[in-house]
Amino acid sequence: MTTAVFVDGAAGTTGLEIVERLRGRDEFALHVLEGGRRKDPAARREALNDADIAILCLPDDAAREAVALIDPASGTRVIDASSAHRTAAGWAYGFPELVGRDTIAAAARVSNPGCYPTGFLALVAPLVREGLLPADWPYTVNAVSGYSGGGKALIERFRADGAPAFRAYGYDLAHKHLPEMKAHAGLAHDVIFAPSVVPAYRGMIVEVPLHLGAMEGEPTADRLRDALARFYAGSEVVAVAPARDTGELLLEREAEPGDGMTLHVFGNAGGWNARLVAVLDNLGKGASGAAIENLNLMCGLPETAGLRLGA
Ligand SMILES: NC(=O)C1=CN([C@@H]2O[C@H](COP(=O)(O)OP(=O)(O)OC[C@H]3O[C@@H](n4cnc5c(N)ncnc54)[C@H](OP(=O)(O)O)[C@@H]3O)[C@@H](O)[C@H]2O)C=CC1
Ligand SMILES: CC(=O)N[C@@H](CCC(=O)OP(=O)(O)O)C(=O)O
Repeated sequence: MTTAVFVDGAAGTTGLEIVERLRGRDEFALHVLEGGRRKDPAARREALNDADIAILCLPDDAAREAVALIDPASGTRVIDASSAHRTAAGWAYGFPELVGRDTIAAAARVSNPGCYPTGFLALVAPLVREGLLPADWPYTVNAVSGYSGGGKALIERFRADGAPAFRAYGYDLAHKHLPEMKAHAGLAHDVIFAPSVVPAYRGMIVEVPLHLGAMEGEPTADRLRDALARFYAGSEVVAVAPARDTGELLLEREAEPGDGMTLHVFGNAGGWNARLVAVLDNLGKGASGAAIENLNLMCGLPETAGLRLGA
C-alpha cells in the first residue's frame, strides 16, 4: 500500500532534505506545493487533509497553523519538525530510541526532537533513567552547530561577505530547546545551554561536562559508557564509541549528510571528571533523518529504510 505524504515547507532546509531522502521510495506518494501555492492556506489545507501523513518543515507559527488546518476527520497523521509541539500534550516525542518504537508506530501526532536536544537527550536521558546520573543535577550543555541549523536565514548570513568565523549565542539563557531537554530527560532544573555556530554547513557536537566525583555513588566514565552501550545495543542509528584517547572531534566544512549519531564518554585518569559528547548531523538525526525514521515506524516499515547510515 502506498502512503500519501505531504511535505509542508518542502522548499526549506529541512524540507528539501526530507524530499531528497524520500525520492525513489515507492512506498510513498510524495506531494509538495510549488511556487505561489507553497504558502496559500487553501492549497495547504487541501494538501494537508488529503495526506495520510503530513511532515511539517515550517517555522513554529506556521506549524501550529498547519495543524489547525487539519480536519480531525481526515485522519491525517503529522510529523512536526518544528519546536511548536515538543512538550505538548497529545504529541509523541519523536525519538524512538527513547520513547519506544511502538509509541511512534501508533502515534497520530509526532513531534521531531530539536537538533541540540537530540544529542543531549541521547546522552543524559538513559543515564538519568537508570539512576546513574541525578535528575536534580545542574547540567550544562556546550554545543557547536553547522550553520544550516539556523535554516535559510542563517545559511544566507554565513555565506555572505563578512560572515563570522564563530558565533556564540543563547545569552538570554532562554533558548527554545530548554523545555524539551528538561522534560524528556526528566530533570528537576533547566540546563545551562551554551550553543554556537561555525562556518561548516552541517554537523554538530553536543557536550555535557560532568564532575562525576561530586555525585552520589561517584559514577565512573566507564560505567556511563557501558550503560549507554547497553541502552543503544539494538540501534542501527545510535552508536556508542569504545573508550579511546581521542585527541579531537572534527566538523568538516562540507560533510556528507548522515543520519546516524555517535556518542562518546571521555573520562580523566582519576575518574573525577567526564565529558559526554554526541556527534550528529543537525539535518540528519537532528531533523530530516529523524523525520524519515519516524515516518518508517508510523508506516510499519523498517526503521532505517532510506536513511543515510554510511558504510
Ligand atoms: N535546520 C535544522 O537543522 C533544523 C530545523 N528544525 C526545524 O525545522 C523547521 C524548519 O526549519 P528549516 O528548514 O531550518 O527552516 P528554513 O527557513 O530553511 O525553511 C522553512 C521553510 O518554511 C517556509 N514557510 C514559512 N512560512 C510558511 C507558511 N506559512 N506556509 C508554508 N511555508 C512556509 C519557508 O518559506 P520561504 O522559502 O519562502 O522562506 C521555508 O521554505 C523549523 O521549525 C526548525 O526549528 C529542526 C531541527 C533542525
Ligand atoms: C544553529 C541554530 O541557529 N540552531 C537553531 C536550532 C535549530 C532549529 O531551529 O531547529 P530545532 O529547534 O527544530 O532544532 C537555534 O539555535 O535556534
